[in-house]
Amino acid sequence: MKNYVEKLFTLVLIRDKTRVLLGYKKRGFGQGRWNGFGGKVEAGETAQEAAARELGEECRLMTAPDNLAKVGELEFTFEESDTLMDVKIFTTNTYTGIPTETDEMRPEWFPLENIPYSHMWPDDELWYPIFLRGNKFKGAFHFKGHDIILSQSLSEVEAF
Ligand SMILES: Cc1cc(-c2ccco2)c2oc(N)nc2c1
Repeated sequence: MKNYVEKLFTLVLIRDKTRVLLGYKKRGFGQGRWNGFGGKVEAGETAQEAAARELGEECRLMTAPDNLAKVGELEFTFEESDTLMDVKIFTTNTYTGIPTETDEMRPEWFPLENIPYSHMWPDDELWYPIFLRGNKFKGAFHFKGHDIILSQSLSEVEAF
């Protein structure tokens, strides 16, 4: 068992009755894939504050940190590194602004029956159904590279 270096990240997924808002990552980690909005939690900020900040930076939507509800927590590890990514996943239906393309992300609304899983991280098709049912979840995925999941655990939880 490796000694992992834990790094905190956030993801914000915004959905309405029929659609989910995703961003196409134009550069950096996860480039070329559709994902929620998020990034690193910086020193001195809470996960909710980081999530609200990244949502604004990546697609110009604004929300108060307290409006972000925790819906999931995922851990990602990799064969090739000692990094453990601890990703806290939030959602909100209280925000202002229009999803706007930035240097980082191109936002687009996808109908729930047409989520582009083949152009997303491979874990997503496993936990999105739980998220879209309105349930909370915890999971861990061990990757080989960025495309192969060697092992995984995923469970629904009552509360965080
Ligand atoms: C390995 C991995 C990382 C992330 C990530 C990077 C930043 C925030 O999350 C993922 O996001 C999703 N949906 N699957 C993911 C897999």
